[in-house]
Amino acid sequence: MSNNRLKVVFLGPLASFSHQAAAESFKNTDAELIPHVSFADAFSAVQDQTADFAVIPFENSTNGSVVQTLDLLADRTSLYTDVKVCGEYYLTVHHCLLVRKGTYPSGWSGYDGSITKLYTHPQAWGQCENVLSTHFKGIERQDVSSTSKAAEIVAKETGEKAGAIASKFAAEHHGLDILMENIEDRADNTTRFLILRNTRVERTGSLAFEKRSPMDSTGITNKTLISFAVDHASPGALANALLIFKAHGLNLTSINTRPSLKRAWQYVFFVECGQAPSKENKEAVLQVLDDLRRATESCRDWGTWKDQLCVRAAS
Ligand SMILES: O=C(O)C(=O)C[C@]1(C(=O)O)C=C[C@@H](O)C=C1
Repeated sequence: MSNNRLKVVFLGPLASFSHQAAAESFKNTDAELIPHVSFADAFSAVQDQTADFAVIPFENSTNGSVVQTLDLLADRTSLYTDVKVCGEYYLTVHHCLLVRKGTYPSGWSGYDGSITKLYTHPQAWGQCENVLSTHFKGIERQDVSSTSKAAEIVAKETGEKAGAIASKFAAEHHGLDILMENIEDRADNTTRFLILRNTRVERTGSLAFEKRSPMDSTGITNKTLISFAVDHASPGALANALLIFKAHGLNLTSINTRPSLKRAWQYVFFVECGQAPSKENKEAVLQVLDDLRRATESCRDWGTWKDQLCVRAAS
């Protein structure tokens, strides 16, 4: 990498929620924030070492898992073998309905029902279902690569009256009017982002935005993400794999699945587990991985990082 600034990639264009999460999580570092057109491109940039870190949405408190991210983590063709999770960031997500400047001069009170098409990232629809089903029933919904891309498209749209679901920042960035604000179903709508690094790049080993390593304890919980596949024909194979976490004192905090794409109705499982680090359980993750290797068809350690929910609760 040419200059010394940390390179942090995220789903662009500028003013996406991923941009906000990247800017906030690296705010105390001299980092260059670089937009990419897809999550896959951001993963590749970390794998190819053209970036130090990627900030990628993993799940939303209202709408659940980001399946595009799970599919990349399934890594079925081993494209991202050097990529690991090293941190997380919780971003409160407030959505707005954006329209071209001057379309409705008196705002929502003067809205005449003339929008014919809405654009946003697939994750955002499910976070704004109440407003959409009340006021925009039957209106065409167009998935685009990000909320800021939606804003960019609407800013350029000349033919029809279109709306974008995106952030206030996207409105400012693209010079759009905010027709409705805070249209998310729940005021506590939050997206959890994972921070990815390349394990071969030494300078990403200790995160610039974290003062303590995951093994420094005092009031901290560590989280670990592990993916694995089991023999579906063997009764109890999944139950046995999950019991391994219990046996080593690791608390399961989330389970996700994606199709294995090897055979229909077979899955890759993603398990997150947590523990308060201590001398006694220092080796717990390694022991779990050791046992899982014997009990599963394949398994992968995606890394251990500091649980930011408990950091937030403690501060
Ligand atoms: O489209 C964006 O702005 C993104 O950064 C992606 C994304 C996501 O995939 O979850 C991020 C946060 C919100 O939950 C909605 C969309």
